[in-house]
Amino acid sequence: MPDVRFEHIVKRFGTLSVLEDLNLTVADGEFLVLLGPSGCGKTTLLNLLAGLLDVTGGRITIGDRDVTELDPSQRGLAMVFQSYALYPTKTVEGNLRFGLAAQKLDRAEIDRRVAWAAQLLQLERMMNRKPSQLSGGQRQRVAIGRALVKHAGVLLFDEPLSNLDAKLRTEMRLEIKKLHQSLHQTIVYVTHDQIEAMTMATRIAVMDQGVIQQIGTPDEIYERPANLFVARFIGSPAINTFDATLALEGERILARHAPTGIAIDLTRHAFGRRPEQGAPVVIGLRPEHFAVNGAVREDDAVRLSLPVRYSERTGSDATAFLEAGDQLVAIRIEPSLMAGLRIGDAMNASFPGEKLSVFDARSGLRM
Ligand SMILES: Nc1ncnc2c1ncn2[C@@H]1O[C@H](COP(=O)(O)OP(=O)(O)OP(=O)(O)O)[C@@H](O)[C@H]1O
Repeated sequence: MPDVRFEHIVKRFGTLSVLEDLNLTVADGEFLVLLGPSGCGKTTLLNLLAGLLDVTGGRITIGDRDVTELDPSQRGLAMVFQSYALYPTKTVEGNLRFGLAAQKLDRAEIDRRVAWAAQLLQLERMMNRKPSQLSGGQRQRVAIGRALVKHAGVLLFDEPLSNLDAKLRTEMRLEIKKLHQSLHQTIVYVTHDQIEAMTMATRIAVMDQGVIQQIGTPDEIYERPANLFVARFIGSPAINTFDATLALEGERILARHAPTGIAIDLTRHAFGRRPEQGAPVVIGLRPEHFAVNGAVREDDAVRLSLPVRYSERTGSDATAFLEAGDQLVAIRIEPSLMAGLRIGDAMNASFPGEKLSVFDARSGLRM
């Protein structure tokens, strides 16, 4: 399978600049998810690759071919759209076969590919139905099948699951992931849904305002966010962030949170460059890395005792929200602890130093 390279890509719509000097390589066989909020430019980037939009500047290559000026049909790609884009008057089989006739394949080869996709996506029992006689998930499977039968080097997905209900989305996530694991196709997948990105991607490129903020494995993005935007965009409940000030006291480095007086011990934190006295920082603490009550560890970097404001349970998870000055701290707890929580009572919690993130408050960058 070929790799995909975007080199110094610029895209403007009239005076609106959407992408300026964007560089990105999608490795051979990789499942790369472009993740970001609405309007950040991810669909624009995908459409540039597909050839549905022209670049204003820069170059796109697929394998060793420069495809920047090629028609979509010549690029060796297949695309699955959010809207499915099936032909309403054709049957499932007709939809699967349609693009292949144009590729001038012989009949036996078309039969073989259609049968393969139908089996892979469990469409065999509905080959004679029209799209209007299918559920949303079945339609999406036909759309994926139609892309797969092309045997394209690179598969593109543009928010393919956003029209499905929650249960079906979960099922389709798994199916697409299994498909990638068995076919090893190079996939570029656009979504604003962090769960889709975290569960399917081999690497995620997080975008904001036309700029790739970080690119890495789901674990890297989650555990070591490169900046505050990425830290806050990924994770639910969201990461807790504390504004604090660095205090260098002899060998010790502390971050003080003024509203509560909490002192966070950063002495063992691996700073990229020497921390300065009085520097404003933001400390990031993910809700699930706290230990509470009897499990609190004395040598953790953060120890706090704060009143419970409220708690909520979402199925297998429970979250307690503690009051820290004018903000709340979300802490994931065992659901069995919910029963013993009383509003206003103090909860003891601690947080290990190796799990916390420190950001420069001025630049937002990880320190
Ligand atoms: N054809 C167009 N003409 C003018 N502006 C456009 C055009 N297409 C997109 N834009 C603008 O470019 C920016 C990026 O749009 P894009 O569709 O790439 O975002 P996105 O990250 O995919 O968002 P969404 O998830 O909402 O689709 C937006 O500000 C959008 O309004």
